[in-house]
Amino acid sequence: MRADLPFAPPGMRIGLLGGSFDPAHEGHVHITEEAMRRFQLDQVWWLVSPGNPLKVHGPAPLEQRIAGARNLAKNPRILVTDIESRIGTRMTADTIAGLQRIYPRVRFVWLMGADNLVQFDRWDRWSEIASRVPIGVIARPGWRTPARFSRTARMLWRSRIPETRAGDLANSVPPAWSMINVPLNKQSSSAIRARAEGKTG
Ligand SMILES: Nc1ncnc2c1ncn2[C@@H]1O[C@H](COP(=O)(O)OP(=O)(O)OP(=O)(O)O)[C@@H](O)[C@H]1O
Ligand SMILES: O=C(O)c1ccc[n+]([C@@H]2O[C@H](COP(=O)([O-])O)[C@@H](O)[C@H]2O)c1
Repeated sequence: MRADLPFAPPGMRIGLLGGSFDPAHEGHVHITEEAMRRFQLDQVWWLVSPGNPLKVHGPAPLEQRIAGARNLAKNPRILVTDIESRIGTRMTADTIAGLQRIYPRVRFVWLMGADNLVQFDRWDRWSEIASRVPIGVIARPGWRTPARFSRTARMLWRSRIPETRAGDLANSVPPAWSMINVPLNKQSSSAIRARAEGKTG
């Protein structure tokens, strides 16, 4: 086990929230805490990504985004990590495969907001991702209905775990996914960036 990677004991249920976190905000904390409770996770790792493969414009420097995320994530069960840049992966399918190799006995769950479920079928090897890990989707303002009727939801409808059984997700054999309704939080990094640009521009 590499000394520069986080420790995780066998059997632990760990949610992975990948994102640019450019910057991190209260919405991230909120969905993380809801996901931990509803999906019965022991920890959530914020995977601060080197850059979303689908986005044209690069984010702020990784160190700056990590520092901002650590400043906000005070819950000891949230771990902020640049593990993708450490293990040299950019595509989520590679990240998950890499983590499963390094931590063969950890139960990982991929977490994402409902907006990401809508574009999930455009991700690289998305069906491999769905066959590797259970997926927990968290409601986001304006995205609940599009997510429910998304192509991904249709393709994976047989594997859906009802919200009432969301606590079983981490122990389910993939493909398995569940979408939870939570008190909605309107924060978004793009809105924060737009406000900051408005002030300086
Ligand atoms: N307010 C929120 N409600 C629900 N999910 C959220 C919210 N904010 C972020 N997420 C989810 O957290 C993950 C990481 O988000 P990301 O770092 O891209 O922030 P963002 O606010 O979505 O950024 P941007 O506005 O630039 O798209 C994504 O899966 C995203 O869907
Ligand atoms: O692997 C892909 O093809 C892929 C395409 C789009 C987004 N992702 C991942 O989705 C997460 C959210 O991305 P973002 O930029 O919306 O914060 C982050 O971990 C990205 O690496 C992954």
